[in-house]
Amino acid sequence: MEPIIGDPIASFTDLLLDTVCMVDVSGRFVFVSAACENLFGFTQQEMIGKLMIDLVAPVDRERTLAAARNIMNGLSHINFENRYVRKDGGIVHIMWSARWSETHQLRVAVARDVTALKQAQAMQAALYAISEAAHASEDLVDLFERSHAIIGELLPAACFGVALFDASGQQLDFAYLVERDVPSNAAIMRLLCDEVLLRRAALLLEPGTAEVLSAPLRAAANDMAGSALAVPLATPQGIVGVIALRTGAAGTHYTAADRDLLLFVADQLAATIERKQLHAQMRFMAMHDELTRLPNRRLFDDRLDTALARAHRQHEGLSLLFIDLDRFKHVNDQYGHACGDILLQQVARRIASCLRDTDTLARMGGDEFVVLLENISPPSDAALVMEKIHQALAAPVELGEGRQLQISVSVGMAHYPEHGDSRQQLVSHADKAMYAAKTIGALGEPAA
Ligand SMILES: Nc1nc2c(ncn2[C@@H]2O[C@H](COP(=O)(O)OP(=O)(O)OP(=O)(O)O)[C@@H](O)[C@H]2O)c(=O)[nH]1
Repeated sequence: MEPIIGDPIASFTDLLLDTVCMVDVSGRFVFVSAACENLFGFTQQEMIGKLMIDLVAPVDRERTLAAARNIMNGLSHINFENRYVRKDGGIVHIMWSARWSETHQLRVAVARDVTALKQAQAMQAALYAISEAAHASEDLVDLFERSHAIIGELLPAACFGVALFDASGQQLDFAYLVERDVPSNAAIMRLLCDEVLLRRAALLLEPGTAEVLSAPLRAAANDMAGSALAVPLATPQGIVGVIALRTGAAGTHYTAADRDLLLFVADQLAATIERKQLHAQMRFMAMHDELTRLPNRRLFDDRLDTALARAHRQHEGLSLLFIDLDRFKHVNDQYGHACGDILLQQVARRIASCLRDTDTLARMGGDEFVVLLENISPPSDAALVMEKIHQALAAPVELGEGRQLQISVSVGMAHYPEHGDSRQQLVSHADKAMYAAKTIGALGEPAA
């Protein structure tokens, strides 16, 4: 066989920024120029004799083999793109120009690293896709599902989790966690998120990493197949959560470039999360009472209208209980408004403890509460609930600093269909019944 490439030419090819590769009919590298080390991470000596296809990223193998067959059939191929797995496990995007040398029975190809270009394109596409997802998604879980699909196109994401602060704002909880083809290991993901929160910076984790880690995270990292990557979801107002990813398979690893890409996507996502959370909070505030966090009059009206329509359709009964604290003004006057607030919160909690999940307790304003009991046989069952509420409120209420207060409430009931079939009729009936009960109570008889 003729020499593949003469010595002077070989030394020139070593000056090229692109990599020259030659592959024989069996698919093995027989020559690579010096630039291969930058591109693949392997030295020339390490690459010679390796099967080309073994270095190609698994997802691109089939079309790479098809392109190789075309070249061997005499079709020269320019601008073919595929991905290789580097020696360090990172992915490199390569653009090829190749043809078949009949004389040497070799595929001769020039490879150019287009990873940076691909990354810029991917960032652009991801930015667009995430902003589309932000508009299209109904809620945060939907947004995270779409984000998983978008990020999964850019990086290995067999395991993908988004942890957000819980209601107390003190700790992270997974709002979304999907583990595909990896042994379930939510513990690593959780440790990873906590570590990122502590550092307030991204973390790239591999078995045997040199990072200084907590003992449980180090142990988890050493048992882990593949690598993991987690970045904070940061907004100008602070961190709202953490995104964590795992490759799943041994041999595939994230790189610093992957980390930068995820940080970029995380910025877009964090801004969207913040906007959605603010929106949800505003929606909640529009429908709930700030002090007790119970539904307000607006939400109650809506629930009652829906319940009435359902009761009418299904020939069921429903009841309303109007509850008003007795002499509440006196509590404010004597103990102060802050104590009055505590009392209202405690009353709300105690009434709620007497109800089923399907019932609605709302604060209508001031010291007035209302309960909607659905699917009930009025009036006897409603009277039982009313009795339960009286009992729940019978024990003195703790107002702090050792102050205890004995309270009472006046309750008025209205039943559908007996007292009307519209919201207005039922509310008016219950309100009047409550005032009647209060008058009796004020005259010294038991209220209600
Ligand atoms: N602490 C506190 N007080 C409130 C709040 N909303 C309304 N109030 C007060 O609740 C009191 C309601 O007074 P009234 O409607 O006369 O009720 P009451 O003193 O219980 O009188 P009766 O119902 O006749 O027994 C007023 O003093 C309001 O200022 C609140 O959110 N917190």
